[in-house]
Amino acid sequence: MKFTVLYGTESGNSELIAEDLGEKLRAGHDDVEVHDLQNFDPASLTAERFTIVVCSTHGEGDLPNTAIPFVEAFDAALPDLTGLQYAMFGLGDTFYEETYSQGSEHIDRRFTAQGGVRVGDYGRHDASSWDLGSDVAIEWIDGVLEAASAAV
Ligand SMILES: Cc1cc2nc3c(=O)[nH]c(=O)nc-3n(C[C@H](O)[C@H](O)[C@H](O)COP(=O)(O)O)c2cc1C
Repeated sequence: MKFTVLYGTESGNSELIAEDLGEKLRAGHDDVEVHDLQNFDPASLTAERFTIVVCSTHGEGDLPNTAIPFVEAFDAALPDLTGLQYAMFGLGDTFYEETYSQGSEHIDRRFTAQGGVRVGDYGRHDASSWDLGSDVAIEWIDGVLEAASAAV
């Protein structure tokens, strides 16, 4: 399986988690790419690569800075994501209550609307918890990979 890990961030937490996920995946897979969403063309999304999105929440349930150009380009291009399998890991803080972890969901809704299929549980990290984001994500990805191989 080939993997693309994409991250949207404002203060670097999602980048750290994405890099740690990339390192874990590289231990068992040859072809693993990690990209900042602001440098990634939505037209490059392909069903040939399992896609993992790690994205935080800013403003009031909004996208973080580096995800904004990606989403604008996505909305302009509306790529056909039929056959794309993807997983989502959202960062947020339960302090913000009703907007908790909503940033990643802007991307999740778009991927689903364009035909992508989310695999495994929707991962979340709460900045108000004592858990390290990478620890939560590394545990979460195991379940995603099991679900992905069962789906093949
Ligand atoms: C100004 C500001 C606004 C935020 N707004 C929200 C929010 O609306 N909902 C939420 O769940 N988290 C919110 N957060 C928390 C961040 O999503 C959380 O700290 C996350 O770990 C940041 O990840 P990043 O460094 O990848 O951007 C906010 C953080 C800041 C600094």
